[in-house]
Amino acid sequence: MILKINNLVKRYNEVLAVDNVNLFIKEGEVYGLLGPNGAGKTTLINTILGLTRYDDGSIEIFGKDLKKHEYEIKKEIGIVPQDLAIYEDLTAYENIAYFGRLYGLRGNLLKERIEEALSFTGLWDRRKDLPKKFSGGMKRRLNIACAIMHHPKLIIMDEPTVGIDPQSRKMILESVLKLNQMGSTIIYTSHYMEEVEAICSNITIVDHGKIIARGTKEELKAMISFEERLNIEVSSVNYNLVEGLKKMEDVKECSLDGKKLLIISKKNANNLSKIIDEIVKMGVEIHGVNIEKPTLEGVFLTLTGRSLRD
Ligand SMILES: Nc1ncnc2c1ncn2[C@@H]1O[C@H](COP(=O)(O)OP(=O)(O)OP(=O)(O)O)[C@@H](O)[C@H]1O
Repeated sequence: MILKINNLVKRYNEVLAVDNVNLFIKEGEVYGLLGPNGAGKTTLINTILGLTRYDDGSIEIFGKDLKKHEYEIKKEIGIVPQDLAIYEDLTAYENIAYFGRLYGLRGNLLKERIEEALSFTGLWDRRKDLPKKFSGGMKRRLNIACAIMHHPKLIIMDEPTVGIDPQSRKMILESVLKLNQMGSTIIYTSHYMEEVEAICSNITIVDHGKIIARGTKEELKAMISFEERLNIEVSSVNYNLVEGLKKMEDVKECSLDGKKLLIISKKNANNLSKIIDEIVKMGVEIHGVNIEKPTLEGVFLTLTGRSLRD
């Protein structure tokens, strides 16, 4: 285990920001912490980094107690904070160099690692520029370059794609997977379920400081009972078609929206081909079929009754 958190509690006066959290993360994972704004993700991360004191529980990182071995542990962690941690009056190169020196790198190794981090984040051509000339996405990438240049064993990224352009977002997500392939374990927090779904092997969903679900994305989705929903666009519709479909085995509901049929079947009905046969039999052409799949957003909605982005 690279991280073991037992019964962690953190209060801010009357706000219970971390409520008895247990979290175990294995080496080699891209681990997702998913939850809406205010769920407690940043507080949890700040306690892992020793930046916020906690009230109860224990944290072990790399098999060592955080309180007893804070300095050694922190040397092996790279943090990409939610609020940018870069200096506006230093160039991109100098920013990375500054962090490298903090991690004890000097001479040729320092130079090598700065160049590597600049290339890795696609900032080599902008190395002599000040971050104030950068877009939000480039600043985020520089933030990442500063966090990874010492080859940390564990990289923690706190909402690294908030408010940036799609191209930088894509680059950041790809770089997370590359860093993982190069040997780092990653903890990735986000309130964007699509991102967590795309890159994380295991996911914990947090809400109001509590863990409400955890597992692989498949396990999480299997938790929600999800009916099969089909949207079928047809050439024409008539009363007999809708009534005929309603009478089919396993079909719970059939309704019409213009020339679109919405058909809800029981879980695991697997009756797509039968439905299509029935429509064709009625002499109606099919122009499109869309099958709605369960999502992590749906899992959150089912568990809490709220949307992730409320
Ligand atoms: N320094 C603080 N003092 C008082 N309350 C705080 C402090 N920091 C966070 N909180 C509260 O603790 C709870 C958890 O906040 P936290 O920032 O950890 O959530 P989050 O999931 O990271 O959300 P976001 O993505 O918006 O940062 C919230 O209710 C927040 O208002």
